[in-house]
Amino acid sequence: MTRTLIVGAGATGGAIGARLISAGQDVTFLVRERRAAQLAADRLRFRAPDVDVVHTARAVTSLEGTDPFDLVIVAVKAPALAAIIPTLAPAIGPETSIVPLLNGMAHIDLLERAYPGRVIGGIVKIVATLDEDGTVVQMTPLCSLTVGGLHGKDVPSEIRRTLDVDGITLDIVDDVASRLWEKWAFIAAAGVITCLFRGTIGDILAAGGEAQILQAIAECEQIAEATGHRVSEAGHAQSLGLLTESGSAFTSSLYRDLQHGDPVEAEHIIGDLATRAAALEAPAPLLNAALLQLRTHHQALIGATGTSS
Ligand SMILES: NC(=O)C1=CN([C@@H]2O[C@H](COP(=O)(O)OP(=O)(O)OC[C@H]3O[C@@H](n4cnc5c(N)ncnc54)[C@H](OP(=O)(O)O)[C@@H]3O)[C@@H](O)[C@H]2O)C=CC1
Ligand SMILES: CC(C)(CO)C(=O)C(=O)O
Repeated sequence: MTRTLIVGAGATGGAIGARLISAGQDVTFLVRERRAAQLAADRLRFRAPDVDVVHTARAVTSLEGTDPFDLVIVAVKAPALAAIIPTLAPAIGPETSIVPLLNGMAHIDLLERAYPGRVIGGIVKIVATLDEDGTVVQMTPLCSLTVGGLHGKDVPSEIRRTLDVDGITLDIVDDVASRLWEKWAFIAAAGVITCLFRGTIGDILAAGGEAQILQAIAECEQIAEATGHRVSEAGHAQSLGLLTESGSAFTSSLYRDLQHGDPVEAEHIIGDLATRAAALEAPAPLLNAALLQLRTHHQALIGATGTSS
């Protein structure tokens, strides 16, 4: 059986891990001490529209001395990644597949640099969170994984079989880089709009923000196109549908993190895109305004806590 390591037992890692455990897969979580204690005491609680389960979950806080895993799913937020990458070395062998689930793109380059040839593109579509008591909550029925080899490589059949379980809609694609860009353009536009105007899509529309929403979508999609990854008609229509639905309670995870005063993935999702836009001389006024707002928030956090993450 495939030995799977999931790095992070938060919202996405916990949800995907719970689905794999329900399917009888061999899953280990790499977590930090606090989450390890919580999993030991309360086990892995997972709630979704279709299930409410509690699993005994194997969790480790270090990979020293471990044998390589077959599959390593990376499900931490971007600011945590750089410190984690070198610690994964014992878990990565010549046959290991690494599937990161982060939004954005920069993490792919970071992982590939450390573990060349081992990374497979991964996109998770889910609306999930970790409750106050550590329960992983999948808030809507949507839970899809889109996976594809990079640089023309195939996804190993063992990895396809492992991820093809109840509760996860699995899509294996041969253009994963374009799919990653498409999701990035969407999530960045959603982040720009909700962080800049500080509210739900419904409230921003009610306040008269439709033109700005359309401008943010256009900016982000034009940057993707300038890099050679044109957003498909279907992708564009999906973004328009989600981000211009009147009365919608939709917010981005970037905005939810901002509201909670947590470190956010601002640099990974908005900053990286703004840097690429500048290099390509693509106009990005709303993107840059949102980035400045997020950086200001980050400065205030550093001031309040004395730390940068
Ligand atoms: N949540 C969602 O609905 C979606 C999220 N995404 C993307 O998925 C990625 C992950 O997000 P999400 O799952 O929401 O984030 P969460 O914050 O819910 O989970 C991340 C987990 O990583 C853990 N972690 C941090 N540092 C380490 C470490 N050194 N070792 C082990 N574990 C660590 C944290 O644990 P702790 O801090 O407790 O130790 C936390 O539980 C992001 O890029 C996000 O944008 C994509 C689609 C939807
Ligand atoms: C939009 C959503 C919920 C889709 O998966 C997402 O990726 C996020 O908010 O981070």
